[in-house]
Amino acid sequence: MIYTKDLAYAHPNGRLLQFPDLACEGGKALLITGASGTGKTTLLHLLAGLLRPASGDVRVGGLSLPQLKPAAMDNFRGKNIGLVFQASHFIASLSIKENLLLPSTLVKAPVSQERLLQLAEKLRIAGLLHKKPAHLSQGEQQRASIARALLQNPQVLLADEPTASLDDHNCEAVAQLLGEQAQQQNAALLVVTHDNRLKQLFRDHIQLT
Ligand SMILES: Nc1ncnc2c1ncn2[C@@H]1O[C@H](COP(=O)(O)OP(=O)(O)OP(=O)(O)O)[C@@H](O)[C@H]1O
Repeated sequence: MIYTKDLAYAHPNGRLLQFPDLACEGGKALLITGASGTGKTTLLHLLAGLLRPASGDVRVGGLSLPQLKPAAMDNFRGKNIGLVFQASHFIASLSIKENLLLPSTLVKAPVSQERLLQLAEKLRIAGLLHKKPAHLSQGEQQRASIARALLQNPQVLLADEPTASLDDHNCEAVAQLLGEQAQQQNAALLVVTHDNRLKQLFRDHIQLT
């Protein structure tokens, strides 16, 4: 479960952004849309504890993220929050498997080979694990980045424009996969986007203005 209360953020030299309260339970999905500049990315970074709010609260599983010290926040994020972006940000010289395992190594929470293979099978990337990221299509890279985000079995899955660079077929497939996987793992899924195609695919929706 993730929820926010009276959340506001002041960009350095920028205006104060105030956000509507939101809540999403494990296994459920929430779509967050809004025109360019309304603060979608800022909100997602606040939800991930990558930015600290000027005021208000973000709670994940009852824990208040703004109260955590930076190192504790990094550790909590690594174990409890999965992130998916428009670009997959893989390290080019590492294989997909090595890229997937890297975050787990960093937070010293190793995952089993079995878990990795199981997830890779589900996301149809099992045959691609030994390849370098550049040898994967965009849709395959996006499925691999979803696998990376889910590997730690996070409480919350946050996706920032996960479908913006995908064609209609891959857009629907990726949205469906995100929803299915979050539901199966009982993670709260929050998707931030200006991709109107997603409005038809997610029932719960809030719009930033
Ligand atoms: N580093 C920064 N310093 C100052 N202002 C910023 C900074 N980053 C973003 N902003 C401002 O904060 C507001 C929200 O930006 P944000 O990137 O969160 O919007 P967005 O809805 O994700 O936009 P887009 O859809 O174009 O990516 C904008 O008005 C932007 O100009």
